[in-house]
Amino acid sequence: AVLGDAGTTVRMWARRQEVVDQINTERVNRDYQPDLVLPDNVSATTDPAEAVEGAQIVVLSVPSQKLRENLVHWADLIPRDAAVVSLMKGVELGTTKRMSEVIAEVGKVEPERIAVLSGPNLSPEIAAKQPAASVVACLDHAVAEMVADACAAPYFRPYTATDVIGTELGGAVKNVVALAAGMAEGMGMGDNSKASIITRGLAETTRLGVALGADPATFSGLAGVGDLIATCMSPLSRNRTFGVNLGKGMTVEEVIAVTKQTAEGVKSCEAILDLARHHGVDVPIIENVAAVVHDGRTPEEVVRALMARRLKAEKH
Ligand SMILES: NC(=O)C1=CN([C@@H]2O[C@H](COP(=O)(O)OP(=O)(O)OC[C@H]3O[C@@H](n4cnc5c(N)ncnc54)[C@H](O)[C@@H]3O)[C@@H](O)[C@H]2O)C=CC1
Ligand SMILES: O=C(CO)COP(=O)(O)O
Repeated sequence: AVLGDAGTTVRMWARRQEVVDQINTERVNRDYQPDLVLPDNVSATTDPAEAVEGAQIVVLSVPSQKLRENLVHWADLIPRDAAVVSLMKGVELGTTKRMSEVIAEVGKVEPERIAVLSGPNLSPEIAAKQPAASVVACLDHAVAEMVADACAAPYFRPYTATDVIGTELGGAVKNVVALAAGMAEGMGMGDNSKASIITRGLAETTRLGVALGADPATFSGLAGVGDLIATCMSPLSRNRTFGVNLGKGMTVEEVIAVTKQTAEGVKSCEAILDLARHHGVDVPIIENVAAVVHDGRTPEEVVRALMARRLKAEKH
């Protein structure tokens, strides 16, 4: 819808024929955004070859852990001169690769053609065409500008950048911090607790980003603190909501059973923790979220552990 409203012709790929038919005939996707009427220049197909044929920009957005298995089928179809844009906010389990790295590896796309888009962009608000800003980052700034031009709509303002690592990492780590903020909310804590989590979560994100080669300034921007605030504070966030349910005492299995959409942080927290350990970066909030989600610790136990840490100077 954003691309279409920006005047860009869009051919979407979907797996199910009934979803494609609904989009092409009624211009809606009832399961995901029932109130959003897609613009006329957006169409859909179940055939990936038809979707990408002649495309100048290929936008990839599936759950992060499913990118690799999908990309295997798309790699040879992607036009060799197209920009490939990732909207995904996760890190791959096992490999600890960011989505742009998976795209380069499996899609055989040169890094100069890979762009990532990230920012405070909760989808129900975007669908309601409420004004929002975002960041498109690509090693080749001209490619970032081309993608920004293609998606600049009256309600959607993309800024450009060249820090792919920072932009991508900001989007992935904020989901884990939002799980923690959600747990605090679910346990009945107020704004001091959540602001403390957000701020120290940003410190962890920045530390890890710098170790990976990101520009620390990126984390003060839309893809850093911008998305972190939106996701940690909004009841629309799936990651925060997942955390709220954990904080209220539901088990991980119970929360998964009631979660219909992707909450990337649930799986990515382990991959991000692996990445941090590999680079020798201290990430206590991420570590404790992973302990709740994957090791059976309770939110109460990890709050006690975080508050009992050795006192230290406040620095990133
Ligand atoms: N929803 C949001 O507000 C935002 C989401 N994102 C990111 O976009 C990415 C996608 O998330 P959403 O679209 O929101 O998730 P979603 O859960 O709403 O939708 C996921 C889509 O992927 C499809 N899908 C599920 N499993 C698949 C598979 N194995 N192969 C192919 N397709 C599959 C589903 O049918 C659905 O169309 C995530 O990385 C998320 O972090 C980024 C910004 C905002
Ligand atoms: O990335 C998002 C907002 O920018 C969406 O967050 P959730 O995946 O937690 O809903």
